[in-house]
Amino acid sequence: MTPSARVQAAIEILDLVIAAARANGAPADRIVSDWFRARRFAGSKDRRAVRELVYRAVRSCGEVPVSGRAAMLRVACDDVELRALFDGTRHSPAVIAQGEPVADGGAAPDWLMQRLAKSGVGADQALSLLGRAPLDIRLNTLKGSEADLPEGGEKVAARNGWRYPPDTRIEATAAYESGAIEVQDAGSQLTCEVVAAQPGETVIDLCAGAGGKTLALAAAMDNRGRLVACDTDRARLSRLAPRAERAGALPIETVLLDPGREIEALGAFRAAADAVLIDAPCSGTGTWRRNPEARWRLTDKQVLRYAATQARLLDIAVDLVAPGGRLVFVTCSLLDAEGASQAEAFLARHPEWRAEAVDLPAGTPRGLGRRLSPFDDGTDGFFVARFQRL
Ligand SMILES: C[S@@+](CC[C@H](N)C(=O)[O-])C[C@H]1O[C@@H](n2cnc3c(N)ncnc32)[C@H](O)[C@@H]1O
Repeated sequence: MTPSARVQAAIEILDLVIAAARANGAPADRIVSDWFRARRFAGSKDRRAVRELVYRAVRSCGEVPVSGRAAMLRVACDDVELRALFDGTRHSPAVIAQGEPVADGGAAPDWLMQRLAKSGVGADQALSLLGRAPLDIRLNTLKGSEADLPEGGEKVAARNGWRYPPDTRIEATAAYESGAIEVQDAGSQLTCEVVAAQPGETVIDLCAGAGGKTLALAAAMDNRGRLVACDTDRARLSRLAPRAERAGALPIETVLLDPGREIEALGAFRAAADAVLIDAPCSGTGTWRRNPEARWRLTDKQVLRYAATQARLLDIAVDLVAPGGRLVFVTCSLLDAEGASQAEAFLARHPEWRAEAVDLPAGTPRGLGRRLSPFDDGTDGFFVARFQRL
């Protein structure tokens, strides 16, 4: 493909991404892969270049743009070479006309920028939520030691965390194949450390998904104790068992929950857990580096709905923790509605609990908990709070 044809391809893909964002359709990643699956003539360099252009455009438009072309023109505003590729030749984008619509820039829609500002995230910090995510791995101490790590890694704040250049083909390394390392953002690793899971304990991961954090808990427990992974999403939860096997993690019990009736499936665990981790569903504002189009899809109503679910999950966990046990609340969000305010409201509802200090080698205090962020810590954005049942 010529450089101009790549730009035209990116514009066509962006049109699909925009339509999907409006209709809550497929994620951008899948749209890009499907587009290339139907166009086998494109080589790997073309794919990489087009994908890069698509994501540059998605990152540079705060709101859903009117069209793929308007989004690409936003990028071209600051890139003379890109502008020159709008040359109207075969397979290329048409020459830029005077007064053509150009999408607005910015980090996020206005309503969301206001919510971020009220949560202590300024405009510059919001822009940094859209940078390129690094490649972090966790050394899986159940399967390997530092001697097994691929070369070129740099130690990060998480106890077993290492950072590699983003283009590293980590999945092709022997360490990855053997299960000695897991790809996991350093911030995510740090939130698991707050659980302080110990060998021999009973630990419940209430929103385990496919087990990203569950596997870190299993390693911290050194495969001794009882680890229970729950989720309402059958497909996600079913991906945990093969991952656990590869990681050499202890048999992990899985419990599929019925949304709204979670406690019915958890009766056997009443007051039984030394620790419960709630890695709650949330707006994901802390993960825009990986998923920048998420900000085009989010609505204020959804934020409120997530906050309501988080409060409900916190109240469910109250019944599961043994006296003296701990409850760790995590969201990958920088909005106080899903963080500091949520933690405060929890304590107001449950005076028989107390907030504990979140002791981490990274992050900054936020209300009763701690915030990790791309701008201060180079991690994905998280809020984490820890409570103890008195
Ligand atoms: C942030 S994700 C969890 C990610 C996972 N812990 C990890 O580290 O990979 C939130 C999870 O909560 C699950 N979820 C949503 N509603 C739930 C509910 N009512 N009870 C339990 N899990 C729920 C979602 O299916 C999703 O997998």
